[in-house]
Amino acid sequence: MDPEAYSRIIAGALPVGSETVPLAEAVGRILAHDVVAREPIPAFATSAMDGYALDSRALARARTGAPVTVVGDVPAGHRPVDIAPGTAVRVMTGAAVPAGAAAVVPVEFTDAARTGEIPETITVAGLPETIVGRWNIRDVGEDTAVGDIVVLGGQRLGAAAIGTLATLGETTVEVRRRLRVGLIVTGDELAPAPGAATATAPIIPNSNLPMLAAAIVTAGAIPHLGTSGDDPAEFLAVLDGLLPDVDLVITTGGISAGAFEVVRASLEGTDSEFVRVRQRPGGPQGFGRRGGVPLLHFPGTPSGALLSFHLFALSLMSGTDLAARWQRAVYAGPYLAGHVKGVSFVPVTVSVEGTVVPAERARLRDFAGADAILRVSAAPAAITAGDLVQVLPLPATGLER
Ligand SMILES: Nc1nc2c(c(=O)[nH]1)N[C@H]1C(S)=C(S)[C@@H](COP(=O)(O)OP(=O)(O)OC[C@H]3O[C@@H](n4cnc5c(N)ncnc54)[C@H](O)[C@@H]3O)O[C@H]1N2
Ligand code: MOO
Repeated sequence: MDPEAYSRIIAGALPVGSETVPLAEAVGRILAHDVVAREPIPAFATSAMDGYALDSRALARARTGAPVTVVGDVPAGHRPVDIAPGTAVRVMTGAAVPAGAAAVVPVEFTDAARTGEIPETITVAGLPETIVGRWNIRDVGEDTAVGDIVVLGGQRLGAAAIGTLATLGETTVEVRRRLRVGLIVTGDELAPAPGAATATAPIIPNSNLPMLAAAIVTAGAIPHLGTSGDDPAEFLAVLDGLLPDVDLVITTGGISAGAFEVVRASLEGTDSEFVRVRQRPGGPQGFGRRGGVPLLHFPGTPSGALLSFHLFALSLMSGTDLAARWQRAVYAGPYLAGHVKGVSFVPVTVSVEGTVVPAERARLRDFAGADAILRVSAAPAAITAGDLVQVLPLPATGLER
């Protein structure tokens, strides 16, 4: 079975639920449902220019080159002044324009100084032949009417969405509850703590734990971490300890063909099924459910575990099958032969031309700094420069330096 078929098999709804958070803390969260404008934007007729609001009589007079009397001044944030018929009021960008205004004439079209006290009169020159609508007046609801859907539910909130909600006066927003993801890494060979006996045979640093904890956090979820040796009783105790607090459990290692496959020995036939997906790396996979909580079992090899997270955990967590998550890109790199054992995955970067360029190799460290994962179909398929290919964008972690 190919990875897309496996993604369909493990698909299932994870609990959603929502919570209300302050808008200022909502970045990166998923909007629970559509937000509808309860206020118009702008909420009052607003000047789009620094200049003079004129009623239609004053506008007609200004066209003749005759002086127009200025009767008031409206800085932004101040109450509008009424225009007496045939007169003008000075307005600033963002100020409420007087009710009788027909247009705002930018200061550049007048003989007035840009700053200082209001002049007694202005004369106007160089107006456009025809003035369309209420020139330089942003009318109520011109940007957004009450009832408009302004941000779609299911969208990850970024700066523009938060700005939009703030513009509407919203101070809180209802977002999906963060998923809580249990992570249990297994193996007697894992160092008991970071730095402990690092790389001293037969012990190795535990890389899957910090790596997948980082992937879970990057996905906007909350990791609940566990580690187990190769004893099934220990593993089941760690798993059962996590289950009440999580929406999903991911395990790594202990699922292949060895004599001490702790995950498999603990769960096969009761809670989980183990399969082989035709892909490299990450071929051995497993899935199941215990105490109502979905389980995903990834291979222990760090690159296989990382790929499995991006391919399968993110499909399940986002409720989108893998087949629907691939994006199109144009390949620009050397000839890439498909792997005989199945679909393979290559880290790629997006070039300034917008094409994707492969890393030389596909080790774990080659995925650091990659923009996306390229899907290479099994042999005899191959990829050559100019081909339209499928890539899975890797989530960005930011631009901070
Ligand atoms: N006879 C066979 N042997 C293997 C097969 C097979 O088909 N027949 N498949 C190979 C493939 S492909 C993979 S992938 C692995 C999957 O094995 P497991 O999922 O059971 O993983 P482990 O054996 O526990 O570990 C594999 C590898 O990864 C290292 N590891 C495990 N956990 C961590 C961790 N938290 N941090 C860092 N490194 C970790 C572990 O030491 C092993 O080197 O099976 C092949 N074998
Ligand atoms: O499937 Mo394994 O992760 O290739 O080494």
